[in-house]
Amino acid sequence: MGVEKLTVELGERSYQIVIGDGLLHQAAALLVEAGIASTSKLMIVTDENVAVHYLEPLLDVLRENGYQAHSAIVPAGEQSKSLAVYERLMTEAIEAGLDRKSAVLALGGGVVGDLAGFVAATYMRGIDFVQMPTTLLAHDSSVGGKVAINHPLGKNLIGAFHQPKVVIYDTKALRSLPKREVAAGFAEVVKHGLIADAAFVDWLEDNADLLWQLDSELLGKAIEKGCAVKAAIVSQDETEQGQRALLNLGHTFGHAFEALSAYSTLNHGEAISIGMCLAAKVAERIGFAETGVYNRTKRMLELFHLPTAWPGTLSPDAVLEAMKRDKKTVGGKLALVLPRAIGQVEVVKNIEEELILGVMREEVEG
Ligand SMILES: NC(=O)c1ccc[n+]([C@@H]2O[C@H](COP(=O)([O-])OP(=O)(O)OC[C@H]3O[C@@H](n4cnc5c(N)ncnc54)[C@H](O)[C@@H]3O)[C@@H](O)[C@H]2O)c1
Ligand SMILES: O=C(O)C(=O)C[C@@H](O)[C@H](O)[C@H](O)COP(=O)(O)O
Ligand SMILES: [Zn+2]
Repeated sequence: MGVEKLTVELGERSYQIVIGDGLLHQAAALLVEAGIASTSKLMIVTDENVAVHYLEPLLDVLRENGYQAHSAIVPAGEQSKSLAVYERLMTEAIEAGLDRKSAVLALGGGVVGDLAGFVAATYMRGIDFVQMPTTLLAHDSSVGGKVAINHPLGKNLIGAFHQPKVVIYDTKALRSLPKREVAAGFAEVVKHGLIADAAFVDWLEDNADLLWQLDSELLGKAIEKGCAVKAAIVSQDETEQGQRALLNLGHTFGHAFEALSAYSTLNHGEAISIGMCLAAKVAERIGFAETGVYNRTKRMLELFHLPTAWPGTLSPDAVLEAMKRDKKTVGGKLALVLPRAIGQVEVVKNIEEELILGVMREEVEG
């Protein structure tokens, strides 16, 4: 695969998503193109797993091109999206002498991207930010400017909209990704099909085996398509006044699972995989979706080795309470993104809580 470029159209804040194998070595040139000159002091935020593979090669490229960079390494995992880690990064930014012309580079998966992006959004009221995704899931998280940390009571409850200046996606990094994280990434790839493109879902199904083996040509196509679906929606509705909420398919359930398990048992992709199945089940139960949508959704996710069954010990009542803290809830009324058909979803309000509870209780009983 060559280098592919997509644009997120947002007027003067438009930016490119550059996707290619081995792109890390072009990072300095891509920063210059995005308006981040070597006079800007950088803070690279990464996690301990990603640092082992990619931090030194990135530092070498940056140094060779005259950039000065401070590296901040956080523990791997969702628990780093916390106020404590955020505060530590702020302290590092101040001590490293970052100023208003500085930029934060997020080198990692969605955890690093969301966390580093929130640091960039709030440091000195906002400085430049670059996404360098290293997971498959981050084809979603690196695009669109939602940046956030978690609260023990709810996922991404402390955050901002802060768009990156450029997304530099070196797909070579995916070769060191553990298979569990590959699966998690496919949850968001499948989601992009389920919300916007039935033909893409067919294509994913036909090519699942090769995609799972990370065939670079096919994986590149899946990433481009996922990014294109997301970029189109974000360009229309940057701050989620309407249709951006469609990107939340499965997330009201999924985020509740993540928060109730203290961000430690299920990863995000696994949680939303189960959530997308529940959304399909609710949609069929209220007669919103045609029969068969649930079975197809479940089959697609299982093809990519994702969980689809109720997460162990969680109580449906506790899940429902946690779901009400979702950002789409207004005036205490839940809003769920539900499929009408494969490739077509809508936001649905006023679903009886008892019905949602009933579906969840059936799942617990298996
Ligand atoms: N902002 C958004 O629009 C958006 C969209 C989707 C998800 N998210 C957020 O993204 C987060 C999940 O992101 P994620 O799944 O990338 O998780 P992650 O960042 O925790 O990465 C998953 C694991 O893979 C490791 N890793 C990352 N890249 C690697 C590589 N190339 N080689 C080896 N190991 C590597 C990490 O250290 C970590 O252990 C969640 O917090 C979710 O809420 C945000
Ligand atoms: O970008 C969006 O909009 C999304 O909903 C993408 C989701 O995959 C992502 O998990 C996002 O962080 C969820 O946002 P939230 O507003 O529900 O926290
Ligand atoms: Zn998500």
